[in-house]
Amino acid sequence: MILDDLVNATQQNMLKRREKKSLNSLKKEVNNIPSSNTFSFEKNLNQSNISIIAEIKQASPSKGQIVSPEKFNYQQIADDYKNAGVDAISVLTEESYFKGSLGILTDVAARNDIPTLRKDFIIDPYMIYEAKVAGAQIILLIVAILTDDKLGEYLSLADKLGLSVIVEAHNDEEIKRAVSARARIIGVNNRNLKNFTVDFNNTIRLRKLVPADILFISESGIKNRTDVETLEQNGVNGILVGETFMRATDKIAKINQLRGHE
Ligand SMILES: O=P(O)(O)OC[C@@H](O)[C@@H](O)c1c[nH]c2ccccc12
Repeated sequence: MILDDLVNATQQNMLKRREKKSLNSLKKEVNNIPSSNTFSFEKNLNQSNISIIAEIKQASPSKGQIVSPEKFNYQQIADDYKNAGVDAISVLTEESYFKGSLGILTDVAARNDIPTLRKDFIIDPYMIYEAKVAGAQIILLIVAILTDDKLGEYLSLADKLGLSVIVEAHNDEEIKRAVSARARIIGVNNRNLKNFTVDFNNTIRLRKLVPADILFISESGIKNRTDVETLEQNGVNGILVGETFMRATDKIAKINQLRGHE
């Protein structure tokens, strides 16, 4: 199964980085970061307009190369997202399947005051400290790849570091686990990671299982204004959009179109 391959690759890549920089030296770097702007993303998500998280992603296991490496000018893409006024920028940092890197996240976070999300398969506290050092304000924790103990432990660590967490769930059982772990933000991936099909109905059904005071994000496969209207009508606070924006030549126009401001 693809998720196992992703977790294995993530583990190997992390071990290589940890040989170059120990957990202790990462922790020292974290201590030197001035605290500012923490949790501003959560406050925005709570407002009446649907929030947009725009993703920077050049490749994925389901789509292969989405934009050619020559066209992957991530600083320009980040500027477009900023000019369109998105609420957060998600940056893929997984190296083997998504061709991302922590370097991209670091550059984007340094250039922007918009909150950035480290989009990766977090399986170790080391990766949470890395996210903080890179300048992220948000991390993703995927319920399917974590035990309850680890989910709880990583949520507390993120809180301690001033990082918001989107807890990703796919089915009823994972929603229950996310709620018991006291997630403040739950994200449902519309894409089934086993067969890559996209299904908004699953998201809409799962929304009803999440208490109203937990913020809810719908992730993946969002293409047009009709999709966004469907999600808005079903109590979604924010959407996470990657491929549609990455393929759009005029990203600002595309973002406004999804908002219904044409
Ligand atoms: O490009 P899309 O279909 O708009 O999807 C974006 C985002 O939801 C997707 O990249 C994603 C959702 N959850 C993930 C977990 C890991 C890696 C990637 C993802």
